[in-house]
Amino acid sequence: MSGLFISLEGGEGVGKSTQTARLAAALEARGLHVVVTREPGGSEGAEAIRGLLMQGEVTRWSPHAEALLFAAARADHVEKRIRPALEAGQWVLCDRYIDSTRAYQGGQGIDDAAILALHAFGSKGLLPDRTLLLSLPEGAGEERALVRDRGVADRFGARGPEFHAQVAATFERIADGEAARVRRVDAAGTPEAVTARLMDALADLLP
Ligand SMILES: Nc1ncnc2c1ncn2[C@@H]1O[C@H](COP(=O)(O)OP(=O)(O)OP(=O)(O)O)[C@@H](O)[C@H]1O
Ligand SMILES: Cc1cn([C@H]2C[C@H](O)[C@@H](COP(=O)(O)O)O2)c(=O)[nH]c1=O
Repeated sequence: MSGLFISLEGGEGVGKSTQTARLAAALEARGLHVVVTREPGGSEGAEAIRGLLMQGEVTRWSPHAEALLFAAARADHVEKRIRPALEAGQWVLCDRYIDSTRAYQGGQGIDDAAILALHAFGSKGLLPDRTLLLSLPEGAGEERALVRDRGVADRFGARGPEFHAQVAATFERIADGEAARVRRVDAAGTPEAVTARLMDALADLLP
């Protein structure tokens, strides 16, 4: 593969979607070919699974069923969209990826080793070349998301503050344990300032 695979991670509302689009524009301005995608979703099959995962009651799926659905969606996304783009030499910017499963499904009691085993089976263990972990002070991202969604949360946003604090703590643990891949980026301040920090966190990978 000759392209580079970058994931953006973090809790609810920290600005991943905003920054995925802004980062793509900044990289394209440097002459790179960029594919922007997201999880769950990003391919026809994975978008269909997204509908199942995002809608309905919080208890619609057990944590185990949820982990399997995310792994299945990712397998389709990797095979149909991510690998072909990387093989064509494109940069892939993905709004959430495997670390979200480790943080969100891990936060519901699914063992990290089991999540990674599912990923090894479904997606041949493909990991990003760089993961940009966006973070804000506790509660600030959820507040932004609430305003954006006019108070109507999806199955994940609807969970309580303890759940989201645990998600944030798991992201931090992943960043501590995988410092070569994961870079922490402060998501506070203007969108322009955050994009500049993200570009700094990619500086060593840029042609
Ligand atoms: N730097 C910023 N300053 C203020 N508001 C911002 C900033 N970046 C994004 N926002 C706003 O915050 C809200 C959440 O941003 P965005 O949708 O990009 O977050 P996200 O991390 O993708 O959320 P989710 O996890 O729910 O998908 C949006 O209304 C967006 O316009
Ligand atoms: C990839 C992935 C996502 N989630 C959760 C995290 C979010 O609450 C939603 C996706 O919503 P977004 O607005 O598109 O960010 O899904 C998860 O629990 N596990 C995962 O692997």
